[in-house]
Amino acid sequence: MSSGMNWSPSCRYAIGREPVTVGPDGLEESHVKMNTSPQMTVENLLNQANSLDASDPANEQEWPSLSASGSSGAKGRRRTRIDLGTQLWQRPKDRARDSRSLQHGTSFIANSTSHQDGPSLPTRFGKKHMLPSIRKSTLNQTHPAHASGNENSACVKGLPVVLPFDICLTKSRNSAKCNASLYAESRDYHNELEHSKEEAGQVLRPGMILLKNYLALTEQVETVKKCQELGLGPGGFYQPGYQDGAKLRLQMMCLGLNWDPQTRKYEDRRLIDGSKPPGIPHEFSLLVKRAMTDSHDLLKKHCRISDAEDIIPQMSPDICIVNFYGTSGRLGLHQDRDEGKESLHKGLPVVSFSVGDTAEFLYGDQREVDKAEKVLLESGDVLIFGGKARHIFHGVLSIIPNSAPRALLEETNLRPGRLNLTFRQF
Ligand SMILES: O=C(O)CCC(=O)C(=O)O
Ligand SMILES: [Fe+2]
Repeated sequence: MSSGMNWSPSCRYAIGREPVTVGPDGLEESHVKMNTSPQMTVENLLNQANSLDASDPANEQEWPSLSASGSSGAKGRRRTRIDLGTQLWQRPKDRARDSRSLQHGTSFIANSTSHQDGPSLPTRFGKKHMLPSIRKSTLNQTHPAHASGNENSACVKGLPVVLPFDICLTKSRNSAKCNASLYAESRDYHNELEHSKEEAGQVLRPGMILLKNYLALTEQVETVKKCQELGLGPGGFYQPGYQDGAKLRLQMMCLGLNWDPQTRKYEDRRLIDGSKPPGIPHEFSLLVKRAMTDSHDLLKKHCRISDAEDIIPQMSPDICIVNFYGTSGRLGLHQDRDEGKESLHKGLPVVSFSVGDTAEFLYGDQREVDKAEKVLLESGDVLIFGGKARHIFHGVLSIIPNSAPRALLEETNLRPGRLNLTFRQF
């Protein structure tokens, strides 16, 4: 990746190449047979699902989904599925699209941007405060019950209800009490850091900026809480799948407009249940605005670029994809190229917030893992890629377990894993 680029080694936090493979997502599955009477209610189903053995590594961070009948779980596969023996993915036939739509993150045709020489900045890191987190099983699934106005008023009749997925674990009252003081301590510590640390912005390549430890702990906490709240409502988190039944190894929620991995289109409503995605909360938009301003200031200050907006055009987000990765989550190399023509043409940036466990993030000019650069995205990091980097291939190779800030976990009870928000302008 470095060929043709004029980087100072210190301007990147690239770990270099490794012989790693990001295979097709969501193919590792196993089955759990569920008791499925016609009277099965959403609550019963949740109870059954929650009774799966949390200590069983097979269930850890896997997202059971109610599968269409007859799908088989090969031996040794890892994803737990709840087999209702019922057709669930009642996607309208007219939605069926070409096979490329099945391959988000795995088989896009390269539309590479060329390498350009770019500005470089010294790498500076703030201190980290990472401590182990807890592990537990996670569950969510769609339910074939027809949506009634009561269950999800945003849903369209005749489509399945998607049961809520909670990105946070249930808190005990005692732990909440001691969490409060821990949080306060940590907040003071973080504020001190805010004052003492130097600017930790890095230009990874032209149009691609990493703002290390950018979101304050309080902002990370608020981000988790807001995503938890929205994620439990209509249009909330679900495990998206491809036409062939394979699942992405993450939970997704869209804000503003719904993006569907099968059609690769943004639309008003979600295909699987007809729900309307929530809007982008104002506080998120303010954070994006601040990150944009700071990245422009960074470019001006360190790179003597008079018009930073030529490098990273200004944007105002109206759509956002929120992903939650369990510790076995990942996302294949792909380009974000389903936004509006003008937005893509102008190179309006994607602004990405990371919260929770650290991700090994890959990026490069081709959809080839062994040619990609790798950078760690830690809790609070903001990554911006626009301009010449707008069409960069990128993906998540792995999530590093137990790497989230302890204070964040104490305050939010975020599940083991990573929350990522990518803001875009359609
Ligand atoms: O999780 C990340 O850092 C990347 C997410 C992403 O690329 C996407 O949602 O398109
Ligand atoms: Fe992406």
